[in-house]
Amino acid sequence: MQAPSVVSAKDLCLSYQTNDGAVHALADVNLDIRRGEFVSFIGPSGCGKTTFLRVIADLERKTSGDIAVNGMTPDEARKARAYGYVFQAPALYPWRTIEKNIALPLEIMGYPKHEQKKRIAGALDLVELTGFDKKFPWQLSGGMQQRASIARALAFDADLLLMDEPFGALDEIVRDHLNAALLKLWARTNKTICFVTHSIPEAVYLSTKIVVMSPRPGRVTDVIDSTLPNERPLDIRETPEFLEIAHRVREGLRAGHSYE
Ligand SMILES: Nc1ncnc2c1ncn2[C@@H]1O[C@H](COP(=O)(O)OP(=O)(O)OP(=O)(O)O)[C@@H](O)[C@H]1O
Repeated sequence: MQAPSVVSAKDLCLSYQTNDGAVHALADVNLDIRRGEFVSFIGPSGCGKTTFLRVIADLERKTSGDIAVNGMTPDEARKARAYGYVFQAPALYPWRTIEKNIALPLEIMGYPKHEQKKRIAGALDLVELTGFDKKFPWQLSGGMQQRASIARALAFDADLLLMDEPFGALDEIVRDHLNAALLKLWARTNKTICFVTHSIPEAVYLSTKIVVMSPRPGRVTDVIDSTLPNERPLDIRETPEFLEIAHRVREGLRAGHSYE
């Protein structure tokens, strides 16, 4: 039996109205994301990856077509607190400590104090920021701030995690570590993850499904179901199977560019 649908887009279009006319950010996107999938979105700058995540999160409204999140409208899903969102840049409140930043959504949801503390400690451990809970964001490096904002989305523990290039600004060693940690978390929790990246190896390493997009207008040019096992040590990236999928993603990206 197929897992239930978490995100379902049918002929989804979104145009931004600007002074220079309409920008067609998404054109006829058809996509079905099921519970427990790890879906990466990859494509050149401006192909609509962020816009697609923002439509799921009800931060942008579709122009036409349909989009359902957990079988609801994005507005209903947002009110039901369907997702955690990690933005490209860490969006932390400068007047709150790291601990208090992570606590904010938990406070809003009414978690008791001891449960908040447990979740904050677990999330900080996962992103290797244990001991930094009493620091303010400006006392941390950019990479550490981004890890703190990931911890905030993890502590919230929504079934759907929307991550917009969360590791883009981090060095490769930290990125490797967080990739492996994220996979472990995903396997343990059966979360559904939508993950935007510019990195082909990162997309292939993490995903059960890779969505290749192309710009002007933003559309889906290929959807690749991964043949890799769910258990993935980092050195799986040197296997022929991994390289074959990476090759297909690269070809998809090239094809998307060729009409320009
Ligand atoms: N608020 C807005 N108003 C007008 N145009 C916008 C707005 N937001 C995005 N766009 C345009 O829509 C298109 C898609 O943008 P989007 O940010 O979704 O792309 P992206 O694939 O996430 O890019 P990147 O990889 O650089 O983050 C781009 O042409 C962008 O300039």
